[in-house]
Amino acid sequence: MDFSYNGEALVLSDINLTIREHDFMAVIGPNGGGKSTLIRLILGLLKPDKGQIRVLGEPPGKLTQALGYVPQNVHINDHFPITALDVVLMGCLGTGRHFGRSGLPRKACEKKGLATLERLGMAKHARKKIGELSGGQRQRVFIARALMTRPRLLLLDEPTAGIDSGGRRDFLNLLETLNKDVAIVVVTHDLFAVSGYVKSVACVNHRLHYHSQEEIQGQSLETMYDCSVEDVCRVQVLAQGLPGAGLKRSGDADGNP
Ligand SMILES: Nc1ncnc2c1ncn2[C@@H]1O[C@H](COP(=O)(O)OP(=O)(O)OP(=O)(O)O)[C@@H](O)[C@H]1O
Repeated sequence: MDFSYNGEALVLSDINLTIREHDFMAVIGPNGGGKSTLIRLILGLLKPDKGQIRVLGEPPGKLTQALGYVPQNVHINDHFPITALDVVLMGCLGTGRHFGRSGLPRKACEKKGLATLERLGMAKHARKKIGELSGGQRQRVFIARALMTRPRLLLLDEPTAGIDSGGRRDFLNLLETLNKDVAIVVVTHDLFAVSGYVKSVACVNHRLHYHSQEEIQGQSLETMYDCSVEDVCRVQVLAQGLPGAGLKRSGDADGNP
């Protein structure tokens, strides 16, 4: 698949990617490399210039309930009078006699919303205003909203960005638990934080290099890449295509991109 905005330079070129059931994939790459664009294409918000995307065999956008999405930087005014449960119930919203796309009456939807918050360890915060919650707690609420349609694939764009390092591990443990029921794709700049959790890695820098579960099994990505993802790794690995191929640690003059 190829993609450009408004027919200008290709943002994504020659992309070939399969996301399998129960996969837990990290999408990494430099700023502007096309990670969020790839997610928007999978969601059907953008259309490829060339090639095609299928979600469970259907064009993206047809099976909206099969995909759960938490975008990057969800900004909410701290004074906005909406509770965590209200946010989760948006996952049911739509039109008609019943409460939204779920086809459930409102009471049943509330029950399901509370059960989903419980699953994410957030039931006790259900009636709290969203502005009262920490970054990690909000992120769990947004994930609960995305899970309301029982998606087969959960797409998370930079979910750990607003979470402190202590909370990050709990959050990733939670994703690991959710991954038993749903495939997860997580866009991240924090490869080493997620490296103990993910089953595959897609490096996106206009092109895509995929590393399968077999390829990353049994050794940490840090050993494979032998560099910091924030500086040398993300540029050089993407350029060279293979982890560990002649890379130097950051600070080494030869290793700089
Ligand atoms: N709506 C848009 N219209 C035109 N160009 C866009 C649009 N959105 C993104 N771009 C461009 O497409 C390229 C890829 O952007 P994208 O946001 O997908 O990258 P990214 O890898 O997610 O970056 P980051 O890590 O900074 O979030 C960038 O050059 C960006 O400027």
